[in-house]
Amino acid sequence: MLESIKKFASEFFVTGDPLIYGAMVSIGFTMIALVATLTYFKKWGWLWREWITTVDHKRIGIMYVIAALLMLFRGGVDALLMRTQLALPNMEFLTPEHYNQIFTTHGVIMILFMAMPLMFGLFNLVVPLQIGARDVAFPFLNSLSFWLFLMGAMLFNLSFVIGGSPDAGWLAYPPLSEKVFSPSVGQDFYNWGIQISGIGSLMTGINFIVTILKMRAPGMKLMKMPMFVWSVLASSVTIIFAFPILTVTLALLMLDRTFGAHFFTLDGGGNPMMYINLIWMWGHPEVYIVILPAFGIFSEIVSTFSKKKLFGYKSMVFALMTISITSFFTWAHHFFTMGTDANVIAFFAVTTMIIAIPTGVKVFNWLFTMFRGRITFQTPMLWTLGFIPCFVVGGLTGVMLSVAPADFQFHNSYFLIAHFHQVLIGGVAFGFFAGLYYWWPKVFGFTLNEKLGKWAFWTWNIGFYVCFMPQYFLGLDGMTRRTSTFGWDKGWYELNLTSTIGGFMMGLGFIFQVWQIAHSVRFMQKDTTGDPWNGRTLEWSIPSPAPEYNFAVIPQADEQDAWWEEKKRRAEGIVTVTEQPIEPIHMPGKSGIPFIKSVCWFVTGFGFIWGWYWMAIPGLIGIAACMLIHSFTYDNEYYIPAETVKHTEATLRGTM
Ligand code: HEA
Ligand code: HEM
Ligand SMILES: [Cu+2]
Repeated sequence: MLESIKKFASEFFVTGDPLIYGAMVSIGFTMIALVATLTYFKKWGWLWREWITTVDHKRIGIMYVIAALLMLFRGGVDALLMRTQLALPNMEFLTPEHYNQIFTTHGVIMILFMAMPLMFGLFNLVVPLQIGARDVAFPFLNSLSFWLFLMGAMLFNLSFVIGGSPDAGWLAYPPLSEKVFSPSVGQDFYNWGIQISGIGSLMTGINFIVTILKMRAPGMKLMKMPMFVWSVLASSVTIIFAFPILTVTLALLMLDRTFGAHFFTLDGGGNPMMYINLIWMWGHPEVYIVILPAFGIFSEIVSTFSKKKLFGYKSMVFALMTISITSFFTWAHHFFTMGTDANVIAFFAVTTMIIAIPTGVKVFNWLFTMFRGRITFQTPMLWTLGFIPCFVVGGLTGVMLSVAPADFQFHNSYFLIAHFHQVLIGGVAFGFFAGLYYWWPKVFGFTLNEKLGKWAFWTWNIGFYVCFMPQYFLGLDGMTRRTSTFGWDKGWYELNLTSTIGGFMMGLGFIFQVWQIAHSVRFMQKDTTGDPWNGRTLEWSIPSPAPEYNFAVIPQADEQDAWWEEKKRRAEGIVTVTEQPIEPIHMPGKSGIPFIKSVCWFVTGFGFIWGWYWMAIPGLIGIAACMLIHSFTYDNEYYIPAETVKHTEATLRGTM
């Protein structure tokens, strides 16, 4: 124990890196400022009651979005540090060791702690409202998922200030990630941070599958669901099959590192290729997990802003589900070059190419939806229009990568880097931004400034092409990924400098977005209609922001685009819905257990990372105690009286 405390002290206090000292000091000051503000304004009770113990899907959604945007900032700073290092040949801005840490944390943070929570935030904010439900199927579990995600993300980020960041790449291939080659605790922070948040993700997948299958408003058959709900279902199904693989893989790596097992070492009967297969059996579906909901968002937006029904509804559903299933049969395209049998390579090349077909179907459906539509170009639609060409090029270069013989040239080059940023930024990031812009008024009750939004869109969009298009040519010219610097003799300097300029333009785009939010909060334009975009689905039928109970009376949803059809009928003076009496509403109660249990997981993880069993074991006991206490909690629920509901409705609808 003394040894591990000495190790801790030496790694904590003697890092020698001014950047890390700087970060420590600024984190310290931020924490002090936060505690002081909460104490001064007497907000601790409010924080606990309204946010930490909440099980309301809307609040959980907001917390996910805030966490994701903070992580986007950190991942973005990482990206710009790397691009600065690569701006000119022979730069000494970052050491090679530091560069390794940064691409590792950037990759992990962007995919697992930015894209995933932004996606879960949108699931939470939108799905119950779109299907006419009052919450998700398991609100307690939902809160637990969020806190596990947050504690996992905090644990991962903590490595930056204590013990050093992981540096074995975002997927931590052994043998590099084994104890012998990565002796520092950074890799253990990686294992535990991702493990804890991954369990949260799995539970979110389960929660949304049950919510969608069981909690839809009467009349809403599966084939009448909004397309975003279908995409959430497709993504959640992918999650429940993919995430257990991640859990097992990381657990095995943890056993290797912590207890000297030999699952992935060549000595002692293990095999690193086993890890490569397992991690991609999760890793490949993972990229589709994050893109599928983006497809759903684009479908909603295209149809709303073209004022037309979505073209090819059935083929869209079919395409989403096909992609979800097929994504489990393509994983080996990530290691065509690692000595796989020719027949295996041929199989995986073909399965990969097949995915282009359902994806193409979707692209054409969006185009046909816009065809002859009365399109308006507000910000959500702009991001959607920016996405289409970007994603098509990124997808097509993916098909080039799937041509196995050619991949021997492209693999691990900047061509690959350009491919995946094009689909991840042009597809996932643009998609979630579009969703955030689209549903913002519903969530917060005010609209975002359009002008600043347009500035943000154009700087991001142009910045994207300036940053990533040159990388295809750098890749073809032999520049490999994970290179921390290069010489003048290579002739890569113009393209790299251009790319760095583009990276900073995207940074500017992010600043515009923050400015846009700040500006819109200051000069608040309240959304009094509840339906600012002339929407088509049920979430637009209720006031903005949605009341605690969502729907005073559960709606009837017999058609696709139920709210649109209802508006049409109302305009024609047809009354089909008989006024239902308002009844007391049954709601799930708050609980502090998800938070406390997640803190126990954090403590357990931290204990294992440093080999402190005196800390890990009480953590585990805490987790068990939380489970026990919760299983004896029988009546954590309450009713909102009908009078209160009537009063809230009247206030929100401005009839009082
Ligand atoms: C959201 C994320 C996302 C998405 C959607 C995709 C989509 C695709 N990806 Fe990509 N990919 C990544 C994220 C993503 N990828 C990441 C992160 C890596 C690298 C990880 C790492 O190594 O660190 C990677 C790596 C990667 C490789 C490994 C290369 C290597 O390591 O050497 C391959 C190889 O086949 C590949 C292929 C594809 C294909 C075929 C698609 C297809 O789904 C694309 C389908 C879309 C289209 C084709 C466009 C629209 C279609 C039409 C307009 C119809 C007409 C077209 C045809 C019929 C061809 N990807
Ligand atoms: C803001 C714009 C961004 C810029 C400028 C940027 C830049 C970079 C750079 C320079 C690298 C390292 C390349 C290398 O040396 O191999 C990298 C890697 C990576 N990026 Fe980004 N990035 C951006 C956004 C994103 C986003 C939004 C995501 C995901 C949603 C993402 C996911 C990744 C991944 C997975 C890696 C690979 C990490 C690894 O090799 O282990 N990036 N990025
Ligand atoms: Cu893949």
